[in-house]
Amino acid sequence: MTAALRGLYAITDTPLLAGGKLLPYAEAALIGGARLLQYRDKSADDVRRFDEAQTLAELCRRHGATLIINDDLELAARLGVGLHLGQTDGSLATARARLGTEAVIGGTCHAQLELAERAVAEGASYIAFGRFFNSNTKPGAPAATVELLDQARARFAQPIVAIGGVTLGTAPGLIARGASMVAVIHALFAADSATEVEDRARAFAALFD
Ligand SMILES: Cc1ncc(COP(=O)(O)OP(=O)(O)O)c(N)n1
Ligand SMILES: Cc1nc(C(=O)O)sc1CCOP(=O)(O)O
Ligand SMILES: [Mg+2]
Repeated sequence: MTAALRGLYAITDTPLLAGGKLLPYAEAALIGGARLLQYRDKSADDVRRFDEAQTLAELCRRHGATLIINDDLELAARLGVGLHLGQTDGSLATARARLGTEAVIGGTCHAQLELAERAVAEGASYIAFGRFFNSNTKPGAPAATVELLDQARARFAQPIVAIGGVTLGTAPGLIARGASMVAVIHALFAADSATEVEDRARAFAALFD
């Protein structure tokens, strides 16, 4: 069955979730209603990465959500889950051929509709634009404007992900302009407890009702 690509897209951040927070906070986001969960770990520790991703895959399965691996086609293929690739992370077409027609595969398009054209042609399931606002996690990411969403929505049938500085305050404007999903790190996971993450996830998810 194809995953429903609408709602809260939670993205983990290893430094932010250090000290044993990764699994409880990720599960709290899923309980709160996150539909997609991206495992974003920039380390080279392949053993830990596999173990964590495998556990997250099981959590996603239990909560009816979809796990997406950031950057790493091999890990996604080993686990049989989805994948997100940026402009320098490898070919979407190769990933689609390797992971099959059902896999959820997303591509970073920054603020360029041409990149989205290419991503769609190569088989992307969703196209991600950003960053829309100041981002705590990735302050140097290229900036995008909300007007881009109007153009993207008019041009593409594929679900649109908005990322970068998304908060409970900024998300409604993005959703109103056509974002099918909002991808969030800091405003979801920079929290003092798993309960707080769950409450925030529930509030993000409710924006899509
Ligand atoms: C949903 C989503 N959108 C964009 C990105 C950014 O990908 P990329 O440009 O490859 O940057 P890194 O995340 O790898 O630092 C993303 N991860 N997820
Ligand atoms: C990983 C990432 N990619 C971006 C892009 O614009 O492509 S912005 C970003 C960070 C998103 O984290 P936060 O919700 O803390 O701003
Ligand atoms: Mg990347």
